[in-house]
Amino acid sequence: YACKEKIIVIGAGVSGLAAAKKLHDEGCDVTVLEGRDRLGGRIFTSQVGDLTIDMGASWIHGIGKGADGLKEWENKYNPLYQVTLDNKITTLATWQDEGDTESLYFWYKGGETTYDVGTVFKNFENSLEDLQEEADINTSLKDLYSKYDLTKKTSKGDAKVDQNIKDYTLAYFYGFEYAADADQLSGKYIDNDSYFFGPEHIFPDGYIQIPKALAKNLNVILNQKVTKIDYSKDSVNVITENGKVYEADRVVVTVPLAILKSNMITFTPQLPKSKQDSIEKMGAGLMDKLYLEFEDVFWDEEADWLDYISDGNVKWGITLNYYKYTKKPVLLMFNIGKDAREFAEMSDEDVIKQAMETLRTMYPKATDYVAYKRSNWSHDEFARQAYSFVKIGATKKDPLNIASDIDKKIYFAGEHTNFNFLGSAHGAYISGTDAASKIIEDYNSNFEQSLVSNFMYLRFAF
Ligand SMILES: Cc1cc2nc3c(=O)[nH]c(=O)nc-3n(C[C@H](O)[C@H](O)[C@H](O)COP(=O)(O)OP(=O)(O)OC[C@H]3O[C@@H](n4cnc5c(N)ncnc54)[C@H](O)[C@@H]3O)c2cc1C
Repeated sequence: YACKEKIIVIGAGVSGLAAAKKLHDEGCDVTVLEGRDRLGGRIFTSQVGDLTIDMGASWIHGIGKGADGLKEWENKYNPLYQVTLDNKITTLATWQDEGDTESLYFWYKGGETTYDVGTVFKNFENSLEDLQEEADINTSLKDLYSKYDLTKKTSKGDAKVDQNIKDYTLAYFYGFEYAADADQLSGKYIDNDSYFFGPEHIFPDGYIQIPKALAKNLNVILNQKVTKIDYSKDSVNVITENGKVYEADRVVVTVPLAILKSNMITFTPQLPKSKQDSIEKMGAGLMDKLYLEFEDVFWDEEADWLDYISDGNVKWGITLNYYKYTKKPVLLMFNIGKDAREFAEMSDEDVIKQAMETLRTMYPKATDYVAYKRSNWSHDEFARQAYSFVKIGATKKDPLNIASDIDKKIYFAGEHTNFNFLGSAHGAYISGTDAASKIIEDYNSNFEQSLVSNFMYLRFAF
């Protein structure tokens, strides 16, 4: 049945826009309320000189068909890739297949290149399932690997070096994927999520093209910071900081997990206790980016990643060679978890000083940078995090529990509600279309019920 309802979607990130587009296509009267003065949320394209850079998401993870272990995606593209095809948006392959064809360049102190850390990581991964069997929900990733004897798996057999490699692997390989430290990540549920097959792509002209394509023909109102959602009556009232009241039949809440954890939005009545518990238990991770532009390239041009393994004191373990894909002399450096939280409180000058020190350890001839751009997601009022993870103590049911609707009036979407693709832009997209499908289903069953009761009424009336 064509949807006749008024729906409000809170948040114009990829999940909110995907939900709104689907509901709009079904005929619903949809309004998107966005707190910022721009679309995209944690997709945020910026400019340094003539260089287009993404401060939030950069990659479509997997542009092939199908997702690991999920039948429903058989022969279907990653939905974000489908959006690029439908809208003729150009993307660019970084490396061909997840994991094995990236060229990783490693340093271990004093510029010395180390042996194959990639293989060490693979060995780690292969033993994960066995280790997980004995883990419970309070076992962290760090606990899980504390029993893993790495020295037998490496060629050097140097215990100190091996310990540093192990720490590095946990901090950067897993840390990068889940935006959290190994002592916070659930050992039980790590790597239980899915991924789309195929190459990884970036957007030479910015990821923002995806939100823009989704927002076409939608009614999106910017600068509407929602502070109250009252669902105590038949319809729902959504109230903004500037005092506007929007009325709707149903509402989709897509604000980030860290916003749900904060008291920015008051729900009347309060959210059910079990939902509050799940919000509390899940982790809102942090990962920040630093783009540095140079006059010329002084690093290995053919590398994808320049990785620095430290004895725990260096905070810039991974750097992407942006030159390889854009031919611009740019490096993209990352920090994660507690390091990112520490940097978030520091000045640009101090942060860049530390980054340059790491670069000069790898490349003593490194020149000074000419321009930079740095993200600070924990200080961003409408994000307060990068992406979400299953924290120690949480289970895979918690994202599901956050996603569940309340009284068929308040629905939830966002990367944090999608266990299979937690933390990703495609996970956010899928959570949005899932919430929209649920609304259409609930609308239709409501509609059928009212047809039946009208029919009964007419029968008895005659
Ligand atoms: C540094 C970084 C790198 C990343 N890299 C990748 C990557 O390479 N590939 C990938 O797939 N994913 C990546 N991600 C994750 C990806 O960006 C997110 O998972 C995805 O964009 C989240 O979409 P969302 O719709 O769930 O949330 P958001 O994009 O955060 O959207 C929520 C919206 O709600 C709005 N909002 C919040 N509070 C209010 C309020 N009170 N009233 C009204 N509006 C409000 C926000 O402004 C925002 O627009 C990265 C994220 C970060 C931060």
